[in-house]
Parts: sequence; C-alpha cells; structure tokens
Amino acid sequence: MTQHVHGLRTTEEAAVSTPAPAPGRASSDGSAAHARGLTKAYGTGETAVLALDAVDVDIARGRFTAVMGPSGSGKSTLMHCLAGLDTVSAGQVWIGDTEITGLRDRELTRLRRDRIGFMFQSFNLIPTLNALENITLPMDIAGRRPDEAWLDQVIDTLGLRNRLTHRPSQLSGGQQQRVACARALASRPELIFADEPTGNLDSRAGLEVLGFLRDAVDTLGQTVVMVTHDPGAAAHSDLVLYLADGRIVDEMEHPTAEAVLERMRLFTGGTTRAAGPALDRRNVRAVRDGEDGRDGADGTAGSRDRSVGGGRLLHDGDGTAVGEA
Ligand SMILES: Nc1ncnc2c1ncn2[C@@H]1O[C@H](COP(=O)(O)OP(=O)(O)OP(=O)(O)O)[C@@H](O)[C@H]1O
Repeated sequence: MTQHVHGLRTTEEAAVSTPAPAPGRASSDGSAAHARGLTKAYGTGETAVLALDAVDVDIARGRFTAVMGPSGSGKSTLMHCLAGLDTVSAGQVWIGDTEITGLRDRELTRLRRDRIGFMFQSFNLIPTLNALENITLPMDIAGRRPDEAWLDQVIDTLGLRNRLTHRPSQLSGGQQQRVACARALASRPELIFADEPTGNLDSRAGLEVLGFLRDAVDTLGQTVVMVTHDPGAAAHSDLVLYLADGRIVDEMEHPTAEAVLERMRLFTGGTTRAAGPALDRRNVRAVRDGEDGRDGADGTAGSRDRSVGGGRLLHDGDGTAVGEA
C-alpha cells in the first residue's frame, strides 16, 4: 500500500531534491538530542514489527517539540529510544554530544539519571513520600544535593509551595502531575521527555500542565519533547513532528490546534504493520534514495510503497541484518 500525504511536501520528498536537514532542525544552540538511521524492530521473522524505520531527527535545544501520529506509528518507541529507555535495532542516538547507543547499562542509567527528566501518563509518584520527597527522590537516589535556588524556582513556577508536605493521595490529579513535572525539572536535566502528560487529566488540569511545560521552556530554558494525540496540547509546542508507519513524514512550526487538526486529517491509515520478509541492502538504499516510484506528478507527496522489494531490512540488537529477501 502506498501511503499518500496529499498536498504536503513531506520530509522524505524534500530529501529527494535537496539535502534537507533532519526533521526538528537544531537551533543555533544545537541539538539536545539527535538520531540518525534510528531503526527499531520488535520480534523476529513473520511477526516482526518495524516500529521505527531509519528515522533521522534533531531535537533542538531550548524548544518544545511535540510528536504526533496515529496509534502504532512509533511515537512512544521514538521517545523511549531517544531517552535511552529502549535499545535500538540499528542507527545512532545522541544526547547532547554523547552517543548513547553503545553505552553500557550502567553508563546509560547514570546518563538518564543526570541528564534526562521523564513525565509519564501514570505519574509514578511514590505514595508514602510527600510531594517534596517525591520531587527530590531522583537526586536523593543519585546522592546529589538539589540546587536550592533552582528547586525553589521550580516549586514556585509550578505552584506547589503549599502542597509540599502532602502525599500523592492528598493531591488532585493535576497537582500530582505538577509534582511529576517538578520531579522531572528538579535536577535541571538537559532534556525532558513527556509521554501523554495530559492523558489522565481533565482539560483544566491538562492546560495547567501544558502551561508549566511551556514555562519550563520559556522561563527556565529547558528542552521538552512531548508525545501527544491531542492537537490542543500540541499547540503549546514550538514544533510538531508527525510520525506515520515508523517514519517522520512531516513537521509544523508554530502550530495552532486548528492547523494540527487539519494536518492530521490529511494523513491516511498509518499503523505500523507486521514486517514481511526483509529486503536486501540495495533495495533499502534505493527506497531511501527515493527511487521507488514516488508519485510527485500530481503534486502529492510520493511516499514509499512498503511492499517495494518485498519488505524491509530488519536488524537484530547489535545492528546486523537478520534477514534478506
Ligand atoms: N514491546 C513491544 N513488542 C512488540 N511490538 C511492540 C512493542 N512496543 C511497541 N510495539 C509495536 O510497535 C509499533 C509502534 O508502537 P508505539 O507504542 O511506539 O506506537 P505509538 O505511536 O506510541 O502508539 P499509541 O499512540 O497507540 O501509544 C506498534 O505496532 C506496536 O504494536
């Protein structure tokens, strides 16, 4: 099945005519994270799923990037691979200047602890600890003393000053998410990854959290990457990256909810399918170089026919090909 993105000039199409920068484009301050050829396959053989297909991406420092796409398009997988929470099948990932693909588990754990903050849909707060203890827990585990001035700023920015001695069960959902947000910010990480951070919140609490993430970028100079299904949430970001079938197929600067909604309507299908037999390297290269019959003539973005060459190249954990046609 050929996947069309009508009327749009996709990132892939742009790459045919000009050596376009990777989606996300690093700001003048550089990349907080970037990936090249990031490929992630789950399972092997007939049941293998290619969740990410040779993704190139730059996460610009000091910006708020949203990742959107249909269910199963690879959003969470992309976030987990960028954050070093999941291994990659092929390709490379950097946090700042540090290549994390290839790091040993212990080094990766330390890097995640020291340089990355996480916010998940389930807030992951410890019920027996109060808000302040939850906020400082990662630093306590790491044996690091919080920067008190910064911690104060985060607590005040998030409006948690009067809730610090409360346990999670004594806080509303929005307040719990703010604690999770403060915990992600407290160690002043280079990068914050948020997976559907408003998914469990009512719209008012969701708006609050998005406002705080926005503030974290604007006031505190943080870098945020947020996976979301919600155009309204994406509208708080500086840049939306659109994933479909494990690839970044488009991006939008300065999104509005209406523009995001409209753009999402233009995408068709888009779930990652089971990968069939893998193809040989020549075909992979041909597909990547755009020699696979892009449409183009009618102005539509000629995306790649997934069946060209009979499948896609899959790799096992150490990056070697595990199958060929
Ligand atoms: N642990 C796993 N084992 C096997 N397949 C997986 C695993 N995790 C994800 N997948 C598959 O990889 C593809 C991408 O999944 P991912 O969770 O990244 O998508 P998503 O865009 O975040 O979806 P959603 O919006 O529904 O959360 C899907 O086809 C999914 O079924």
